Amino acid sequence: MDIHDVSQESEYLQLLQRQKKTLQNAQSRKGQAHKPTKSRNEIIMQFMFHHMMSNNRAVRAIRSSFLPPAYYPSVAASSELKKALIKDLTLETHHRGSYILVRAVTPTHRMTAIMAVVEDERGDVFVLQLYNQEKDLATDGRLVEGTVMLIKEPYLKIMADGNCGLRVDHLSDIRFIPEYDPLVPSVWRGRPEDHASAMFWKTKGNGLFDKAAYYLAIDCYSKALDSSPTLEEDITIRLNRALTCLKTHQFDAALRDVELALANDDSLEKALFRKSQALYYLHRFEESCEVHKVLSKAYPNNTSAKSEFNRATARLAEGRSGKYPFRQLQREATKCRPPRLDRATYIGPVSVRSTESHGRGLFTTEAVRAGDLLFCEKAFAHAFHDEAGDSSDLSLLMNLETQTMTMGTQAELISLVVQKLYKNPSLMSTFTDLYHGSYTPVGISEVDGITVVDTFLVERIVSLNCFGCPVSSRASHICTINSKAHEETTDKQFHSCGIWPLASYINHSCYSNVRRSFIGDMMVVRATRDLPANTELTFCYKAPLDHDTKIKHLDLQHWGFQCSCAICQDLHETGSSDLTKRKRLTADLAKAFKSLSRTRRHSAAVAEIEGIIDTFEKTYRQPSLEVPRLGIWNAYLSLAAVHATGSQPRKAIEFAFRTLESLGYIIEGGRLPHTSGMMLLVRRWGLLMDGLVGCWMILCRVYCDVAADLADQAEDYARTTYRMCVGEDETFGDTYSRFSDRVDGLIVGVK
Ligand SMILES: C[S@@+](CC[C@H](N)C(=O)[O-])C[C@H]1O[C@@H](n2cnc3c(N)ncnc32)[C@H](O)[C@@H]1O
Repeated sequence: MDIHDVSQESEYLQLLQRQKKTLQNAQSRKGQAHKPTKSRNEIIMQFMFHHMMSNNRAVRAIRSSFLPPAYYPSVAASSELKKALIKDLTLETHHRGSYILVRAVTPTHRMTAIMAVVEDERGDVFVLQLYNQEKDLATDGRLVEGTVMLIKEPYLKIMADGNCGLRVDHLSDIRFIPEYDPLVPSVWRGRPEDHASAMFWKTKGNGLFDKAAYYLAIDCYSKALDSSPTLEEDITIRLNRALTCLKTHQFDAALRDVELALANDDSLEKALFRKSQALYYLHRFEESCEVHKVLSKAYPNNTSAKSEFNRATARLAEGRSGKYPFRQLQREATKCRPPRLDRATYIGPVSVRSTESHGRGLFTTEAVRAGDLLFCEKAFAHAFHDEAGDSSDLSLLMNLETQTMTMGTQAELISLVVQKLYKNPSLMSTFTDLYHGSYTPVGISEVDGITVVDTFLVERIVSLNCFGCPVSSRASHICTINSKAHEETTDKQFHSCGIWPLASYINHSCYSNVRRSFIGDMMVVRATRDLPANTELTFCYKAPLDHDTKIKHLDLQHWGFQCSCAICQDLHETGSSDLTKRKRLTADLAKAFKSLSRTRRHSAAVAEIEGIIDTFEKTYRQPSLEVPRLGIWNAYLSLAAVHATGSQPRKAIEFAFRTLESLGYIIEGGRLPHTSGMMLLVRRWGLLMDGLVGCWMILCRVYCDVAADLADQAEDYARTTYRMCVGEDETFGDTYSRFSDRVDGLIVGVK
């Protein structure tokens, strides 16, 4: 949704075809023995050369990431697997039932994957490609020359450059083996420290912690715990490991350690503090506050705990009330890079239920008014691309099985989700319960005490549920309004993207009844109409079509359904001669508006536009109340602006009303002549467009001159419409003013 889909763009289609061919060629060699064409030294030299060249390249090309055909992670326990050597591996094969032990013989090189040349005990070498790993893996000491790795059920692949390599997509398929582990073959083993004491390992762990080599420190603390510590030592080591787990975002593991420490002494200050933090980062704010209560009672002078307590209390309050300091959120979204806000999710009057025909959906649990907040959700994961920066963090993600190609940060989003779940299995179901089409999950979540995350399941879920997003919908709204007024579409493509689980339950309709907007990584969902209780919520996955002579269905193939909303049904039933006519009239309107801005014969040009609109109207068979007229609403809006500028209040009001009515609104009161005391009332809300804020502001300004008592009401409607589009209205006054030099009220130069 709103991501940059390039699946139909010819240059990328060519690339996709080439890649398909490479894959077919590779697969035709499936099962063949690998006959090395290069010596060990040549492979290493070639790798080092690429490494050096790509580091030196000043301008980096956009990276591409090709997903191989989906395969399951290994679900076998290591003890069930047989050891193999590189020479035993065959091409394009997942060696089920085997594992190999390898050792890095080069530094790492990070492209889409983290790569290094590895050798086995015989000295045979291959390039190893590790996908979905944290970027830090290459820099924090975990993978350096000499690191030993165990690869479960290895996958030998012919890579894009024709060379062979070991590809690992699932995090649990590879283990980094500390040098002291008995698995490490004696020829690779360093100084034996097998019989060192718990305190030796703890001190070693502390040294690594100080160097920010957190994962290596965790290995040492684990080794310390296995080295018969005293009870007192055990507690200290667990507390140290918990702190290190917090640093690496392994909150579940941190909780486990502090719980064990607290089992011995339930008033340990550090244990309580770390517990409150782990719970905070797992967004379990209520439990975090409960721990803080105990902590503050026992240790009233702990100032860090006090400020953390305040933070957790603020999260709990906003999560319960939906009251956020929105202006501050906007400021944070503008300043923080990446724009990830430290905020809680608020879930208002909505719940997930089964629908009759399209799986689960999100419903209102009580009646709500247009503009009401339904929920405000913190992203489960968010991958950011700064449009103002360079494009080094963009990548082309190609899925040859689903034939989809996207440009942006989806590949990064997949890695972020995989890592988050791998580290925090307690969050697994929140994500894996989301819609995943026909993909059958592997069904096993843990092997050898290690979490199993199926990368290809994550990819499917991301591809069906991720949302493209701007840094803030306010900035994107201003941008839309500043672009040519009569060219607004709702089709937006963003390079940043994220997963918002609750929002993922909302099904599609072009004639939507809610709007999603973004403030950093918070998604705000508000009703765009008055909705009774038990109404299914819908928003657009893709912008509705209004006229096209060839396509009669909005392309939702990716999601496997066709939209059956009133707009799509009407489009389907509209004859092609009317569609052709609409296309021509749209071009005529664009031309006529252009000449209006240049001509002195103003009224003749306006009359011509009105004539075109009249003809356009006749191509619609259904009343606008039932089917919004997407082809003409913005032409009406432009005419309202023209008449407001030309001091023709009656006409300006008339065309503003027609704008709203063409989108399905029913408005009462407000037309001229105005009788004092008559209210302006939206009896029924229609389809929301960003331009409608300006429409209400035009009315507000015109009423100031001819029906002053209606001006405030029109401005209130502008504010509500702004709130729906932008997510909040605290910044309305910074963005729109009835005293603006622009007739639609947008403040000139606002950013
Ligand atoms: C993001 S999920 C929405 C939640 C989903 N219905 C569920 O059960 O989890 C997208 C999937 O919902 C279904 N869907 C969404 N909107 C639909 C619609 N208007 N008509 C039919 N199916 C729809 C499609 O299967 C689509 O691939």
